[in-house]
Amino acid sequence: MRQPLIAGNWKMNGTRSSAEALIKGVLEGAEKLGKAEIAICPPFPFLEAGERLVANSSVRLGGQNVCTEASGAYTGEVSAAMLAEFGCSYVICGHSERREYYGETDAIVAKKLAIVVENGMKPILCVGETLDQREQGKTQEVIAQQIDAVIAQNGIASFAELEIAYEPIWAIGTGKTATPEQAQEVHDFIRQRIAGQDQAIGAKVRILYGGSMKPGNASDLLSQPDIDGGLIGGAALAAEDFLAICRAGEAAAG
Ligand SMILES: O=C(CO)COP(=O)(O)O
Repeated sequence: MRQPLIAGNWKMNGTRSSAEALIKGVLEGAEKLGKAEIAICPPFPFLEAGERLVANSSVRLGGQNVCTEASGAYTGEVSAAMLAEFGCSYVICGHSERREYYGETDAIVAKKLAIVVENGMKPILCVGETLDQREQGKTQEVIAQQIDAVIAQNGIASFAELEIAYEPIWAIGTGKTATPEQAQEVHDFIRQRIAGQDQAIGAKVRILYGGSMKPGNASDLLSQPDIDGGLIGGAALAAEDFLAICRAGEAAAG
């Protein structure tokens, strides 16, 4: 049985005070939950407040990105060691926005996954296809390439130490959600791809869904057999919405 993970990706939103209020709101509601794991990934400047506020709670903290290198002359970058020092348990790697706007290739993403694990945290590897690719029937081909690149560079064993998020690009921030059946089909494909190399790792790896997940559709998505949680964007910016999704995760955990 895979414990559901509901993670909020705040992206580049909020102010110091709104971030603190949001964290406090999540913490209040999270106290009543126990079966699902809950994580929040605020922008880097708010991690310090995050670490202070979530201390002694079950809510985990995550970074949205990380540098491929350990330290040195990399202006503007943030290292995995820094994220670990500020209490991060998770780091989102290879989000489609990073792949698209900042040129992150599969090779760069694989390096990020490795350095996150070296620093004692868990990466959340994001994969997903564009609308064009889906309409051309290339969804599985694209996902396979993104997964296989990590297997080739970091080995199949690396999948024992990470989480995956399937985020169809056409569903991110668009209000269009993959149907539970569409998402389940891709989640199953990802799991089979990994299980084909290592049965036990395939059975264990958590695969989250991301892309316009909201209180109104979370239950249907999270009750699919291979959907093990959510990576939530917009709906993670309102504590009540995020907590409603967390409760759906709890219910799916049985
Ligand atoms: O990109 C996402 C999470 O990483 C999903 O964003 P939305 O929930 O806003 O569609």
